[in-house]
Amino acid sequence: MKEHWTSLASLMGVLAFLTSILHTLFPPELRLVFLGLIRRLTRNFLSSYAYFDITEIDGVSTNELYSAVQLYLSKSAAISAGCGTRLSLTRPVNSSAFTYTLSNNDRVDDCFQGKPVVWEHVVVPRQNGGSFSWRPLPDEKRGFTLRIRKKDRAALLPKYLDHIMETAAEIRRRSQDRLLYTNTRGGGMDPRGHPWESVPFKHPSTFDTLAMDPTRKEEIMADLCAFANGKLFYEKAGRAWKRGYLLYGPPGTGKSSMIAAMANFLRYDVYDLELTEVHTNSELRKLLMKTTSKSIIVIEDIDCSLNLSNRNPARKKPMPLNEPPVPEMRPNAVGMDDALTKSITLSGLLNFTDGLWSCCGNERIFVFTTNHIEKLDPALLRSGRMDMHIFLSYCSFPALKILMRNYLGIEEHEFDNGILSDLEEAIGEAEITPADVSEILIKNRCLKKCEAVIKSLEALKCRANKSKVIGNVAVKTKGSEEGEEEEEQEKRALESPKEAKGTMVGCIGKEEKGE
Ligand SMILES: Nc1ncnc2c1ncn2[C@@H]1O[C@H](COP(=O)(O)OP(=O)(O)OP(=O)(O)O)[C@@H](O)[C@H]1O
Ligand SMILES: [Mg+2]
Repeated sequence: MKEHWTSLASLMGVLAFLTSILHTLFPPELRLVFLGLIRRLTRNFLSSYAYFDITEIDGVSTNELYSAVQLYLSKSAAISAGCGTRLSLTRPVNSSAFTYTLSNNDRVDDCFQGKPVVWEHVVVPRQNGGSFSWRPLPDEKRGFTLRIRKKDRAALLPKYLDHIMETAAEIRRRSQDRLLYTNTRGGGMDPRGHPWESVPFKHPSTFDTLAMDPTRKEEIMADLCAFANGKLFYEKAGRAWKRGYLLYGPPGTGKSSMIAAMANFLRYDVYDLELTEVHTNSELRKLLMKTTSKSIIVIEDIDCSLNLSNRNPARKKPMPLNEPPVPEMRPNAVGMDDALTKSITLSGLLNFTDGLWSCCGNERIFVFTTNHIEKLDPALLRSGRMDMHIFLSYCSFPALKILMRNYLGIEEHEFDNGILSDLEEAIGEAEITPADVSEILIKNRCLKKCEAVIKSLEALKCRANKSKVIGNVAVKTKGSEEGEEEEEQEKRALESPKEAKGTMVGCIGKEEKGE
């Protein structure tokens, strides 16, 4: 031990001697260069660590990796565990969340795939003079230094940096307000070349508040989760990473509310595509090309937006089997429809949801809604086009219980058994949409709970009686037409079994079709 101390003391002595020589022989500028050289030499050859500097400004442009590291470290386990590190608090523009960042010249440990790393936030005053820049530079030079063990270098890089970039992008997305985009100026662009206008998306609908059959709800949520986490699956399967949902049912059954719930669940932006504002397929293409990933592209009332039965006039001509198809006759050929009709067509739209252009942009969900599924072109309904068909219909009993919880704050166990069965009977007979039920409940929300339930039950019974009367009148007036109508219904049921499924809120996914 004594020997150890003696050798350390002699080493210190040598160092002190060298430093005094440095001080006497070299001017201060040269001394700094010399010391820097020594530091570098010891780092490069003697140390078992490798160091990487990530500066805030790379030449004249901002270094994306710097801000990614800053965000990543803000959520790193070490920081959130509050291990005594000093933190700076910031709130980025367009964000309602606060983020923590490592304070100047502080350091934090991290670990990736079991390998330890150390991050240091280095801030030094910027030396003026010398270099010239077109734009004003900050007074301080900021950067992160990453220290990893030399032996871990191959395993960590670039995987660790990719992980940081991905995590930072996710944090940024989660902390920023999501946006609702609309294309109100048709194919026109704003001064920055964007065809979309945006407002913050603040719709309060969630899957928790959505009134529908709980099992169906679970199915849809599971499907959305599988989609959002399915990057590898889609890559392996060679499919574009997108999914289509067709929501159909009478007005006021919650189609728009479900879209909002989906967006809130996945934290995606929403693009509300107003097809009537789009004049040509190329305009549509430009709009869709300018959508970002992690978004839901919505076309509401698709049966009213497009002449869907008239997909492509050229298709109506019977085509001789032995002749090769001429370009105009291929409904999905990109740009062909423009040449033909100079207007927007279903083919143009399907090129994006399904065709070659569907892979331009990742992780996108298409949602189409309609009140009249029977008016849609079979091309839109054929399997594989819209991955899931979701039927939203009159308010069912489970949906009523959800609405009562939302509006009156009454949980299921608080109901009297007798009242529960009365409510079940009344809602079954009333054939009333969730929107109408909501109206009844809103009116009674200020009453005492039991009073509110009784008043709502009365209103539902009243609606049930009205429905019965209307039903009887309809039966009488239809009279002789009944046979024909029944035949028609049977036909429709055969063509579109989903529609015939009845009054419960339901969905028909691929699984149900046995695919
Ligand atoms: N399933 C539901 N769950 C909860 N609230 C609902 C539901 N359906 C309707 N509502 C209520 O009714 C209102 C109208 O619903 P929504 O706009 O979602 O219906 P829609 O099916 O999109 O109608 P439309 O076909 O006319 O566009 C909503 O603001 C919501 O308050
Ligand atoms: Mg709607």
